[in-house]
Amino acid sequence: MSEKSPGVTAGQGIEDEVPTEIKLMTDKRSVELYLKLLESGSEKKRDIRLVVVGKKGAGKTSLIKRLFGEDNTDVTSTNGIEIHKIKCKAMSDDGIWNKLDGNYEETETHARLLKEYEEKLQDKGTTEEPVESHIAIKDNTPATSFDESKKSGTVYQQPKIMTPLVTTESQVEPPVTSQQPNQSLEQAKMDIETMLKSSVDFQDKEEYATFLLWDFAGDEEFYHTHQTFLSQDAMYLVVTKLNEADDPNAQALFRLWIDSIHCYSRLEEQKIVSDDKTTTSDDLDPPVVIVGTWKDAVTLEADTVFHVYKFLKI
Ligand SMILES: Nc1nc2c(ncn2[C@@H]2O[C@H](COP(=O)(O)OP(=O)(O)OP(=O)(O)O)[C@@H](O)[C@H]2O)c(=O)[nH]1
Ligand SMILES: [Mg+2]
Repeated sequence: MSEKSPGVTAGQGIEDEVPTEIKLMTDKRSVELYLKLLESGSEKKRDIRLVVVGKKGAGKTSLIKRLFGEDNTDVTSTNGIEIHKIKCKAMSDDGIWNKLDGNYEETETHARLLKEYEEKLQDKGTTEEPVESHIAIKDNTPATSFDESKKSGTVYQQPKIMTPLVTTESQVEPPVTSQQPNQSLEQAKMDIETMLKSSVDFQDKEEYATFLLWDFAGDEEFYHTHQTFLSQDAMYLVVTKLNEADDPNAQALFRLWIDSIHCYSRLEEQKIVSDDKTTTSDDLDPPVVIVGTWKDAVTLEADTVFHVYKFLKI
């Protein structure tokens, strides 16, 4: 994006730190707010997202279950998007990401909340004065919009399609009013004490990462909303039924997904980079892996199937 967003007074260097998603927001204050928030600190997030798309019944959920080593004999059609979140240890010698067991969520949340007081805590081993403005305790919003106590969850479902995606604890908890300052302070103290008793690890562990797998519903009525969730910061599996390789409707849907991924998720800046010959138009950005399912039901010659997809992909 070459145009400078209105309302930004910071120099070019600072503006470079603003993600394109924020720059593209139409309201005038987003960039300004983002830069202000940056001043209050930042944290590294290591997420990798794999998005699985394809027509209804293509076998997306069955494939995911198979990849997870789960039983896939009784799979029901997906409603909305189902997200699986898996904490991994990514930096092993063999390059394999290993799933972490145990309750890492709580200690991770505590570390994030107490990060601001890290120096004090390390100097004194304890905090002397709980900070009154510890409202952040109320806002331990999970990175994703489902209940993180579960390993996976449905983000949005058909009947709730207009429901805001992100729910925060502050939305479900009764608001803290000015009539109860002592109560909220007491609660904050208790929360901090609980956190301090737990083992808080401030080390920024490069080797840990979160693997997010998004299982999209194949129902065509979801397609217009699915587009909203496509981003260039993901990898994609496009699942397609090999036994329908010669079906024009299946071909159209397959092509729609390939086009959507590259059209909606490619942001302005990437296009400029492409024009600059830094990348070529042949680069797959974001990366897409095509997975053929229903091989057991294929009646066409293998060569024919191969040529159909080779043609469709281009
Ligand atoms: N014969 C055969 N059946 C399959 C294969 N893959 C999936 N199925 C079956 O196809 C049906 C649909 O599979 P799902 O995994 O639910 O498909 P999906 O793409 O997730 O479907 P939606 O969530 O509705 O978009 C299930 O009954 C699966 O058992 C395959 O490779 N061969
Ligand atoms: Mg499914």
